[in-house]
Amino acid sequence: MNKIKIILAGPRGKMGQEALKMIEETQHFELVAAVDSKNDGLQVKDLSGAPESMEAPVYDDMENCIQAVEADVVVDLTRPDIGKKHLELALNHGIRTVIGTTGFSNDDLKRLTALAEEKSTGAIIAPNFAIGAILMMKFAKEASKYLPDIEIIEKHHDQKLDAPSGTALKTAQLITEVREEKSQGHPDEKEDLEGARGAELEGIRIHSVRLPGLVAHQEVIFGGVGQVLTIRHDSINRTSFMPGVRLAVESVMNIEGLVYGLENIME
Ligand SMILES: NC(=O)C1=CN([C@@H]2O[C@H](COP(=O)(O)OP(=O)(O)OC[C@H]3O[C@@H](n4cnc5c(N)ncnc54)[C@H](O)[C@@H]3O)[C@@H](O)[C@H]2O)C=CC1
Ligand SMILES: O=C(O)C1=N[C@H](C(=O)O)C[C@H](O)C1
Repeated sequence: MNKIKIILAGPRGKMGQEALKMIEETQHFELVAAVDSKNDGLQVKDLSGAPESMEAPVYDDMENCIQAVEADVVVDLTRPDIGKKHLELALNHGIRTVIGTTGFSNDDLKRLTALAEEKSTGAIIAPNFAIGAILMMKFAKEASKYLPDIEIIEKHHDQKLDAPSGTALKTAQLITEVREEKSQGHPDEKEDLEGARGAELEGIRIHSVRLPGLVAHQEVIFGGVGQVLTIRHDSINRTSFMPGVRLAVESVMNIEGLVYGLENIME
């Protein structure tokens, strides 16, 4: 079996370091290069937190990297502005891409879906790779048919750049596929302090907490008459995401066009 040749963007990041270990441990994966914001010309093994055995060049520019190495899949675990740029570049070169980076708007998704189709190239954007989080979203979508008054509380570490989280947005979007738009709370409610009621997506309130000590956590709370249902998921460390990253890399080899959400490739 041929190994899947991977370019990893963001190798020094919290997710990037876990992904390097996962790639090293997966026999049918091969890291052919990494793209970092600096360290052009070094080897991956020279980067802090990287496995000592990883012999692959580091580039500080995705375009240069794609020109220089032969790769099957780009995996991006960077930051919102960079992730979008990398996906666009990879698609323009016809290279399959797995994006874990969050912060994509609906307009970004529409534009990139069209580009993936135009280039007949596979791409997966997965706002959450943890299997438990995918199940949380699936159960929340189902519960919303019966308990349509919903608020989401997502809690993350305080280094996170985007709010609300990609997972919270995806959860709300999945719920809106089966729930009519509705306004929640008292019709005359008013915020005495701006933001007190959180963000709103088609009537669903989303609250973002950022604190040191947290990793990635979400509660979807459903209120009914005389009862409250809470569906909760916690990633207590970033190894929770790695089976999903592995599955996405394997799956993107066999798809055409852009898939948004790991639930679409899990069976
Ligand atoms: N889909 C999922 O399951 C998960 C997604 N994430 C997302 O993944 C992204 C990364 O998260 P973390 O690792 O926690 O962040 P981090 O801040 O620890 O790592 C980001 C890395 O990207 C690098 N970077 C910045 N600009 C770059 C460029 N131009 N080229 C290459 N690398 C560049 C930074 O140097 C840093 O090492 C975030 O968007 C986060 O929301 C995080 C956890 C799980
Ligand atoms: O930044 C993070 O850490 C995470 N980001 C993703 C998101 O925005 O949902 C996935 C997970 O929650 C961790």
